[in-house]
Amino acid sequence: MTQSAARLAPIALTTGEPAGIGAEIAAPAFEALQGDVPFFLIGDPAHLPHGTSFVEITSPNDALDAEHLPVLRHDFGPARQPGVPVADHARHVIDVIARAVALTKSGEASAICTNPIHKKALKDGAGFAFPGHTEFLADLAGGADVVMMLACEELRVVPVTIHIPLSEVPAALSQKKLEQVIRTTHEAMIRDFGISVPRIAVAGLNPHAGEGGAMGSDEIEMISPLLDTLRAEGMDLSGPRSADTMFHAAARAGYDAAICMYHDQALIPIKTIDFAGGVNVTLGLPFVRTSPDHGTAFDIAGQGIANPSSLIAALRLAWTMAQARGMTADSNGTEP
Ligand SMILES: NC(=O)C1=CN([C@@H]2O[C@H](COP(=O)(O)OP(=O)(O)OC[C@H]3O[C@@H](n4cnc5c(N)ncnc54)[C@H](O)[C@@H]3O)[C@@H](O)[C@H]2O)C=CC1
Ligand SMILES: NCC(=O)COP(=O)(O)O
Repeated sequence: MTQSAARLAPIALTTGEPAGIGAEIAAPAFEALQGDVPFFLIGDPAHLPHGTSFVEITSPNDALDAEHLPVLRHDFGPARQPGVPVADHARHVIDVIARAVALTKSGEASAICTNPIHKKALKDGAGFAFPGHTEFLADLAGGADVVMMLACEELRVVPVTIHIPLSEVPAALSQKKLEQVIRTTHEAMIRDFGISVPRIAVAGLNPHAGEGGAMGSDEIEMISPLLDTLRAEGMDLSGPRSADTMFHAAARAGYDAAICMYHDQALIPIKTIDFAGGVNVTLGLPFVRTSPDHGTAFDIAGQGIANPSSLIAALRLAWTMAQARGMTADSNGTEP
C-alpha cells in the first residue's frame, strides 16, 4: 500500500493538567469532529465529567471507528480537584506527553495535540525543567530547533523569545536566534501550510521599530542586517516593522506570518482577534504538534462551561498537517 493510500493513524490528545479544563473539552470536541478527525485521549477516565460517553481502548487503532470518545487509559492516582493541582498528578501529566510522542514515533498516532499544562504545578510537583511543551517536545525530539506559532484564520504569529521575563528579552535576542526562527518558520510555511513563497513580516523590538535609532538600536544593529542577508537569498521579508501598526486588518493582508520579538507582542494580537479559534503549533519538530491557544482556565474548571472551539481547531489543524506530511505507520514520525 502506498503512503497516500494508507489510512492515517489517529491523533493522540493529551490530558494536560487535570485541575484544568482539558478533560472537559475532550468529549465535546469528539462530538464535533466524529467521522472527520479521528483522535483518542490519553488519560484517566475518572477525570471525565460525570456522564461522559467514552470507550476505553487498548490500541490507538481502535479510535478510528469509535462511536464515543476513545480513551487510552493512564491512571493518575488521587482524584481530580477542579481548579486545584494535585502534586502527585504532575509526573503523570509529563508521562502522558512523553507517551503521546512515543506513539507518533511508532506510527500509532499521526500527530499529537496537547491540552494545557500548568507550568508551575509541574515544576512544584515533579521538578519539570522546561518552560512549556515547546521546549519539552524539542528535548524529546533530540534537541530540535523549534519555534512556537499561534495561528488562526486571520493571523499567524511567532514569538522569537517565549517564556522569559520581559527584562531578559533584549539579551536573549541575537541574529543567530532570529535567523533560526525565520528559517524554521519559512520552511514550515512551505511544507505545512502550502505557501510556496511565504511573505514574512518581522517586528522591531522597540517603539516605532527604534525610529531610526532614536528609540533603540536593536533594529539597526541586529535585525535589519540579518533581514538584508536573508532577502539576498530570495526570502520575502518585510521589516523591522512597528509592532503597533502591523496587526490591523489591512496590514495583516500583506503577510503570511509575523515574527515577533517577545511573547506578548505576538500573543496579544492573536488572542484578541480569535481567542476561541487560535491554535498553538510547534514548528521544527519531526512530528506534528498542535494545542489550543488557551490555558488551564482554573477559574471555570469543573463548571461544564469551557468552550471547546480552540481544541477543535487544534485537532483539525493537526489532522491537516499530518495529511500533508503523510504521517502513516510507514512514515514513522522520523522525517525532518
Ligand atoms: N499550551 C499550554 O499548555 C498553555 C498553558 N497555559 C497555562 O495555563 C495557566 C493559566 O493561564 P492564564 O494566563 O490564566 O490563561 P487561561 O487561558 O487559562 O485563562 C484566561 C481566561 O480565559 C478563560 N478561558 C480560557 N480558556 C477558555 C475556554 N476554553 N472556554 C472559556 N473560557 C476560557 C479562563 O476562564 C480565564 O478567565 C498558566 O499556568 C499557563 O502557563 C497557558 C497557555 C497555553
Ligand atoms: N503562552 C503560550 C503557552 O503557554 C503555551 O506554551 P507551550 O506549552 O505550548 O510551550
